[in-house]
Amino acid sequence: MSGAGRPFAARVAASLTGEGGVAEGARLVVAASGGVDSTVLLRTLVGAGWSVIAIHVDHSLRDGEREAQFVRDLGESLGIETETVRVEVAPGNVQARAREARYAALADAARRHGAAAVVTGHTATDQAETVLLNLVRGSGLRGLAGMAVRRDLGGVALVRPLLWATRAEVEAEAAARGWGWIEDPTNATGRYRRNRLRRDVLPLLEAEGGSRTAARIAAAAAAARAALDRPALLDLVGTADGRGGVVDLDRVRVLDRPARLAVWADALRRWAPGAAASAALLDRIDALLDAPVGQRVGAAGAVVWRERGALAFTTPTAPPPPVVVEASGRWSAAVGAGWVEGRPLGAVPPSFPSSPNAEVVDADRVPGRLVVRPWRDGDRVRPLGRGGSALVSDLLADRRVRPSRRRDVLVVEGGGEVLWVVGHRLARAVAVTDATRRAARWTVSTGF
Ligand SMILES: Nc1ncnc2c1ncn2[C@@H]1O[C@H](COP(=O)(O)OP(=O)(O)OP(=O)(O)O)[C@@H](O)[C@H]1O
Repeated sequence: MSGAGRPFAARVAASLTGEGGVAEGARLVVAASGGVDSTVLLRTLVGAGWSVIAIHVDHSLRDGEREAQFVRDLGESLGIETETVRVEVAPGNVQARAREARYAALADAARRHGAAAVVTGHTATDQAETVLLNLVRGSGLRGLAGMAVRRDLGGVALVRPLLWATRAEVEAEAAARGWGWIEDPTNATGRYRRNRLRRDVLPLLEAEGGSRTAARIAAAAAAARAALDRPALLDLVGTADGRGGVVDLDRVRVLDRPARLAVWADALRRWAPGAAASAALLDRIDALLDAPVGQRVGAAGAVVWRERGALAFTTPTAPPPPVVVEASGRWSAAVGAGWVEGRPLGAVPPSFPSSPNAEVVDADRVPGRLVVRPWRDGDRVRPLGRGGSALVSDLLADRRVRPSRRRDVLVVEGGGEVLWVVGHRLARAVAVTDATRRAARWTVSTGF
């Protein structure tokens, strides 16, 4: 790690003014818990001549007076200003709520005191703990990236100038200088998952040199994430097709959730530009990853289908209206992008040309009025070649019609039943049999 061997204080300063982006000598709010990390940080900064104010946040959760008093005494002995800010922690996930309240109070203190940044005592050991916690939670690249040296805290910079040091190194610095601190009693309890990892797993990791490795992995993951954040990401995982575009699930699955949401937002922008990429819609699209094939998410301006190995993005178009035709003799119907035609053939032809888009039917069994319309949920057909009836939706799934194409499929209905799933299956009711005297030929020509 760069800078190894340099004095502790010099490395803190290098982190602050380097990655931390803080101007030398700037005024800083030091988040002082009373624990070893922030105590060593505070003392180091004061020793190096930085202008600091120590803020202790009292969460009113347990008896925090000992820590608050420790920080006050420390500030007094160092001749710096200190402040204890009491915050109320909203009910719910206590640790998360306490963290939110703490950071809000620290940002507020930085604004009030005109400080350039809030600095905390997070160490490489905390980083390992965070990465480990995220690993256990199952997060993606963002989670593996852990904590950054600098991040925004509601318009104020949060800088962590001790991320390069393990807790053991911080304790060694404290011991070398004879500095005391207060142990956080909750750290030793197994009450929270974070504390359990801290107590039971981290010492082993530390002993194996794993904290540093975790910190390196975090840095690599952060760099990978920054690279992946480019808008070109969609080009790596998706392809346009005639009616929109498809995103390859194998490729998109290696991304973490925030990167995937960015892909969905880009896909909507590109392939369903009428849709508003709300957080709720992006969430629903993301949930399609684990949904069965055929599931779809619809919103104003967009339809997203779960296909085999892909998500298809299209723009919904109003379904074409049904067209009623008189079936006697020759008939034709234009429906949406499709064109369906019936033509009398007279005698039954000795052989039928084999084409998925053409059927020969018994003209005498065709009802007088036919309706041509897109198929609907619940439509059933009594198909030629097998008994009983089948749901049109099942038939299309069996025939591996892509979900995004399914809504284009038309049916010819007559006499109260589906006579032809156009392009796919004819019903027994109109099929040619040995008794057929006159035949008609039905054909369809559509864009699909
Ligand atoms: N009560 C507090 N008052 C002021 N600063 C605090 C307080 N608690 C923690 N901090 C700051 O946050 C740093 C990290 O503390 P700690 O690791 O205990 O918090 P955490 O909750 O585990 O971390 P995170 O902020 O990542 O959730 C400390 O070094 C200190 O700078």
